[in-house]
Amino acid sequence: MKKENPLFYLLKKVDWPKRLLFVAMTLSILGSLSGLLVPLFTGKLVDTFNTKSLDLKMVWVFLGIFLANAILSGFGSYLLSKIGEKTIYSIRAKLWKHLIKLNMSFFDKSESGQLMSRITDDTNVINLFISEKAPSVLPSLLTLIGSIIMLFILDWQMTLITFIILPIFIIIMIPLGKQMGKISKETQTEIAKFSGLLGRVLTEMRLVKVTASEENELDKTKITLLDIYKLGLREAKIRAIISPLSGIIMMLTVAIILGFGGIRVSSGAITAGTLVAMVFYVVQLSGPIISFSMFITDYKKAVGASERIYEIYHEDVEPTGNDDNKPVSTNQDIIFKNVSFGYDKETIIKDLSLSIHSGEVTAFVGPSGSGKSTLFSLIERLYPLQQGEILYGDQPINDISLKFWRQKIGYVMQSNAMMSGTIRDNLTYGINERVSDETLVHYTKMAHCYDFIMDFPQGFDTEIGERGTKLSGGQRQRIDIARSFIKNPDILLLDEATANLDSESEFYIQEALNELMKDRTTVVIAHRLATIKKASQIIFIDKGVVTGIGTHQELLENHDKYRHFVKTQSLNE
Ligand SMILES: Nc1ncnc2c1ncn2[C@@H]1O[C@H](COP(=O)(O)OP(=O)(O)OP(=O)(O)O)[C@@H](O)[C@H]1O
Repeated sequence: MKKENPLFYLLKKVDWPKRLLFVAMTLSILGSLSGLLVPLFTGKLVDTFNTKSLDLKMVWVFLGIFLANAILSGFGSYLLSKIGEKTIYSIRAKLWKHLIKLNMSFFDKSESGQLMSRITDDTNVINLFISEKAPSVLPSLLTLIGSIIMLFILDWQMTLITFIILPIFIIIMIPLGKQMGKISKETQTEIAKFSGLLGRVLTEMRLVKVTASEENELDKTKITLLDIYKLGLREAKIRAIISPLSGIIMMLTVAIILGFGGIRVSSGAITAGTLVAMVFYVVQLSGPIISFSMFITDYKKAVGASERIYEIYHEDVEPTGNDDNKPVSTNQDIIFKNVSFGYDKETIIKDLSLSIHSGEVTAFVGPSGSGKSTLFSLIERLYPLQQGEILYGDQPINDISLKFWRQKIGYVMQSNAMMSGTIRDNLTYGINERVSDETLVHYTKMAHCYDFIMDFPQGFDTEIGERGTKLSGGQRQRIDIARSFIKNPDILLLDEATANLDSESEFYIQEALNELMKDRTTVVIAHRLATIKKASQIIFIDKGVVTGIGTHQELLENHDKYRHFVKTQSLNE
């Protein structure tokens, strides 16, 4: 099967402003046609000069055509560029809309820096083609064909001689153009790689610093930067051939036309005005010829850049379910029925069945890597199951609108994910209604973060830096808890922090969490004995399999691994 052209695929996705396109095309065509008259009238003007009887009317017509050409071409090219800009806007917006809805597994395998490069650098290359190069195709083509026709009409013998040189130019340009296309594609890949490296380092700057890895990272980027530099040089070399070559060809053509033209004027075969008009046409031709010879390159560049965006478009988006589909009733148990799942080939969760009871606390415990966080991701529907199903009561969760389902769940993560912005932005992140200051005060007090927030001069409007770097771990955690209070979810997923906080912070966080868990279906990946003891059921997970379910006491009595786990993990009280 023939591979689909990725650039056309993207262009097909755009809603074209048909009327604007029609007007722009018409203006451009008229602009080009009036442009074709300019040399002709210049020639006529020269001839009338010669006869020393300057016809004023001719001068006015000439000026009129000149002006009309400038206005029509100007408007036409502006409108065509406007369409180009609209197109690229639409491509960017649609790409971002698609990207943000892709499956989590796509983001697991992609580097964020590389993705950013796709949205910015690659679309820039397409932008250049669509809003600058492509709009000039039609007027250039008309000028090209029109000028050649006019030249033939004026003096076909001389035109033939003049154009002998043209095929040579084209034969040289084609391989150069191909080479340029290849280099540009490689450059885009290297730039994406470079952005990937930058993204990786900039987001984990602390790790880079504390492991003193600056030099290593510099070495890695140096190689990529050098590659980009070398590719840039190769491109410059080709440009260095193309541009003087075009100049020489141009000069040669004009020289030929003037040489032969002089002879023909003196022999009386053509008038001086005709010669002037012909020189004019040849000069007018050079622009379109050069832009056509580069067009293939620009087109190839744009196709190359579209290829990677095309790949993103063919990644699966998250199945969102029916938007209106809400759970039939609330306060239901969450039931795993023979669930199997793996991120790739390896199965992580194996034929697992369990029930999380409504309104109670269920604790997941088990060795590191046994699949506890994975179960959270499955409840959040971040990954599709390979087998089995998860039910909410008797309704498969996949049947519920994804948006509604996720709104129902509060997830307090160990990493306490924060967005750069203010404390207020973070407290209300993901909450669609307006949250009043009274609500913020109420819940931040419940999460024991009100006091430290008020210690900042800007209070709720304090900027917290990228990913909350200006806050301490304990502070971030309490803001995360306050966010869950405000969200007021039916189901709470809580990944207890393993980090040791000072006992005061610890105490406040525990208090806040106890309050948050009250009367909610809570699933907790427990690292504290106190939490475990409070749970109405503890589920012991080992290598993706449930090996024990019961209360702390029951498991202590009849589950060896659990007993061993409690003893060796030296769980915090
Ligand atoms: N996004 C991912 N892509 C591929 N494999 C993953 C991904 N996340 C986790 N895994 C793998 O799945 C397995 C289970 O990981 P998971 O994070 O669920 O364990 P856990 O019980 O929560 O561990 P811990 O207590 O250490 O946090 C591990 O072997 C891990 O390597």
